[in-house]
Amino acid sequence: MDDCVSLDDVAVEFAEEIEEDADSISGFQLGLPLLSPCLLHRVNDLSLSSSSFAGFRRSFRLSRREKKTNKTMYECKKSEMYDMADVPTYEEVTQYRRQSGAKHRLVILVGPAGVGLNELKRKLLISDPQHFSVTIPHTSRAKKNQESDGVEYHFISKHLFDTDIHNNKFIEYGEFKGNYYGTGLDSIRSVLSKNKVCLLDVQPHTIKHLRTAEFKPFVVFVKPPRIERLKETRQSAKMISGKDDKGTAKSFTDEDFQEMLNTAQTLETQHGHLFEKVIVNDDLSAAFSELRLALKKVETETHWVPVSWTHS
Ligand SMILES: Nc1ncnc2c1ncn2[C@@H]1O[C@H](COP(=O)(O)OP(=O)(O)OP(=O)(O)O)[C@@H](O)[C@H]1O
Repeated sequence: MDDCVSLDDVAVEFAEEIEEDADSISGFQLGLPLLSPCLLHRVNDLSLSSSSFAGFRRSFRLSRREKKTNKTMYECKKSEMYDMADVPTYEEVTQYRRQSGAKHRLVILVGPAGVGLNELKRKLLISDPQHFSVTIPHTSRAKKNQESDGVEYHFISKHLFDTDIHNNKFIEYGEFKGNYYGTGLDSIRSVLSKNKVCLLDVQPHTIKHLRTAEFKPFVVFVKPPRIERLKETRQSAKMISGKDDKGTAKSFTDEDFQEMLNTAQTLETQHGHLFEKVIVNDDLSAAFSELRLALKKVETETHWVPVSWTHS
């Protein structure tokens, strides 16, 4: 149930942004551990129906507002799948090189809250907006005056949202104050079909559903440095999820750093077999350069992927 607790935490944060944020947008990432050059690769072999999972989207937080309030009414959807243990097995891998003009691999970024996923994503988008992009989430809430359909969100009716959930069209979704928010598989497809690299951040449980020949996810785990370096580097950093009494974004506390480190350890233990690249976000520029280089290599060099991804 630890995972569910974690989901709730992020869900509350997400919900806070959703409700108040007129300019929230999506983002994401992908990945699978740069497969080691052995023929058999350890993977999570649980093939769960996507209909059995639900969540909410971290990706919604790409642009975030300055203000936040504490709301606890958000209910993250839970399902039995979160309680099922991962069963790492082996899978056959083969060498793969993306052909010129072929769709890019989906890039999935995962990491503990506050580690810097959005910062890295933002830097990628700014560095090359023609090359990198993020998904546009769906919502069943009413469109606000200043919003446009297909820009901030895809606005759809609750009935259609329900139908789409039923038809497994969302990789993650959640409900807040009677409105749904979610990221559709088609939103990923839309980015990839424009020959752009789609950056997605999802809960680690979702990765297994995206490990298909179609998406060929490249999963990057962003890890915090040791606590001394967190304290040094995050002196002026602000927690997106926290606000003080005056509504100002909170600075990180030692407890926040410790929680980040604990979560990182848990994520690595439970999902490390799915991470293709691990980046320690110590110095931000260095982490960004490392990420950029890794993505460049995935686009241009031969590497290992599950053989099943090359059959279709
Ligand atoms: N390497 C770094 N050095 C200094 N500050 C950093 C670094 N990486 C991120 N930050 C800062 O830490 C704060 C949290 O980063 P960010 O919002 O990107 O984290 P996140 O992983 O998206 O977290 P959350 O899940 O809470 O949204 C921001 O103020 C960001 O500018």
